[in-house]
Amino acid sequence: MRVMISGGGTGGHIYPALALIKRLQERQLLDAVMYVGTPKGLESRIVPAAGIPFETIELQGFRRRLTWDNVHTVTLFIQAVRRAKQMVRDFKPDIVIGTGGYVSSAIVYAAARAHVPTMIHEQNSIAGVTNKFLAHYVDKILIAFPDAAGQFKHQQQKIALVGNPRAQEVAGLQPNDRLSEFALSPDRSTVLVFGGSRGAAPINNAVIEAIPDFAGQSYQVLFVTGNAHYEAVTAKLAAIKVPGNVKVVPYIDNMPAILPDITLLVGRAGATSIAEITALGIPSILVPSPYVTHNHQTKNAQSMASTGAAVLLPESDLTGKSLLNAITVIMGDDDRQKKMHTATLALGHPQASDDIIAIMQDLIH
Ligand SMILES: CC(=O)N[C@H]1[C@@H](OP(=O)(O)OP(=O)(O)OC[C@H]2O[C@@H](n3ccc(=O)[nH]c3=O)[C@H](O)[C@@H]2O)O[C@H](CO)[C@@H](O)[C@@H]1O
Repeated sequence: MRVMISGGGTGGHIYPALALIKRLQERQLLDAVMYVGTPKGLESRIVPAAGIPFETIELQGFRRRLTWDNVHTVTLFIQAVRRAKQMVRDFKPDIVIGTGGYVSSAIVYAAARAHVPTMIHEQNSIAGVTNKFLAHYVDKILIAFPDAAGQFKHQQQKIALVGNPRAQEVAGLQPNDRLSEFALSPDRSTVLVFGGSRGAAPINNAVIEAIPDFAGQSYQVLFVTGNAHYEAVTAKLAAIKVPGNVKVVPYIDNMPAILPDITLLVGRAGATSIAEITALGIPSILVPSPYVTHNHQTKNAQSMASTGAAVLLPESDLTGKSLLNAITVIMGDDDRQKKMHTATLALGHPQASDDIIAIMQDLIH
């Protein structure tokens, strides 16, 4: 099939799209693909690096408040839809899929208006603005959390609960020795810390504070700062002796390669990260971002914490000390790790991509 796909702004919208493409390729169902993003979004770096054909459209997001900038946004949107219509006419997709972020709005809207089958994937339990808008026009709304259904009140007949394609990409991956690429030991238990795809200063600051106390611990720490924060973090670390069991990096390009080797993950509670954690059963300490729409990460983290799958550490309680304490408690308790592993796995959707592909085939035929 010929697939046009669009999602961007943050990794949480991009990686599910790439994971779905990968599964279509594995199953030899993909004749051609075009990924549509903005020239400046994270997708403009990640998608071409993954070897996927990438085209751009200029767009910007709506502000939730009424501002003059929204007038400019509307003008850009109208121009973008015009370009998107031409892209659809030229590429002749069998189906167009949006995975969230304002970038997906123009192409999915244009395709729906041209009567090309369309669907959107909503990774969160609280839907983004773009998906709420597109829900009126698409044929199918794919969701990853059951409570997301309530966000699309007038489109219940379009909804299918499928999980997140990134879950299928990582499900069943076995531990390997890839940690040695980061000068870490494959034989030691490992804590991975990252604040979503863009990094998070509050998490970084807590880790910096805790770093001297990681010395002498039986575990090792892989600390991912986020590209934009790397310089600031290394500047602060210049004054601290970083112990040998701590490795600091800006970003990890191939996260699925190392996730099976992780004993404990410390991070935000973005939906795609959660899909990965639950597909592999990785115990986690989640510090949900309080700065996202309707506090949806707290909701994500609460649903994990309520079954014992994860520990929720609110950002308001986050310090070097509280972080170290939470890590030490779990890393020192094998039994707790096993219980968290089982509870986490129970929340996974390891067939997400195949379920989506079945819906795509249905829509096309
Ligand atoms: C601040 C913000 O708006 N966050 C949203 C964004 O999060 P964000 O983009 O941070 O998304 P997630 O936490 O859901 O996913 C992050 C993705 O980036 C990958 N990764 C991360 C770090 C790294 O070094 N390498 C790497 O590959 C992770 O493995 C994962 O696949 O989209 C999510 C999914 O819609 C939402 O739930 C989040 O609330």
